[in-house]
Amino acid sequence: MTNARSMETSPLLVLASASPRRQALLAQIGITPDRVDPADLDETPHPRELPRPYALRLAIDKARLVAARTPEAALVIGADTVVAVGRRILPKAEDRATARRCLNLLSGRRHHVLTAVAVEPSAAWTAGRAATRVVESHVTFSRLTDYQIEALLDAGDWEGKAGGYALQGHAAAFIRQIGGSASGVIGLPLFETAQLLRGQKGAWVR
Ligand SMILES: Cc1cn([C@H]2C[C@H](O)[C@@H](COP(=O)(O)OP(=O)(O)OP(=O)(O)O)O2)c(=O)[nH]c1=O
Repeated sequence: MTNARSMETSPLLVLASASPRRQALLAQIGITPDRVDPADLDETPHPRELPRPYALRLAIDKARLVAARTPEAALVIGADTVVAVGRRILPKAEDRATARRCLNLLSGRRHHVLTAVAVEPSAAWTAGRAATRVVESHVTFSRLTDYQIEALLDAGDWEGKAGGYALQGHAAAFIRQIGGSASGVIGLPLFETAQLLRGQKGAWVR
């Protein structure tokens, strides 16, 4: 599918993300960003910060940081995905022990996944409007045995994932139910992202 962007009326589209999943999800709806420029922020939650405001804060900060260093007319997309059990924010698993702790916590219960998306125009794109959405989904894991948890860890697709699993990976064999937005759980809610882009001057998506 080709990018429907019209050069005359659209600013550069910049994806402020290091996540290959977010690029692949945009590609799924026919959108190829002109540039990918990860924001690389400190993602430590503030003390007692709740999952929804945390996800929104990070998505906005990622988009703003990149918009501020982009002198061209540009519209920047930032996103953040947070896995939460109640008010508790689970970490992004960077090592096997963290992923194991997350999977033990998620086993046999329902949790929430919040993905925030922010679009932010650069100063040179005066026709742009900053806008945000937060999409909440819920995911229920079946009860996992220690053996199954180790098999999931061996598969390795927990790495860099919020909550230590990937819906698009081996964990799908244990996900009993999902409600909300599957693309949101994977990192970018496509319906809402398309809506945000349709609300801008530009022709990326019909
Ligand atoms: C729950 C879940 C998360 N994830 C991913 C989406 C995100 O990439 C990641 C959460 O971390 P994020 O901080 O949202 O994103 P990131 O660090 O990968 O990239 P950047 O901040 O540069 O945009 O977890 C999945 O791929 N599948 C899943 O099922």
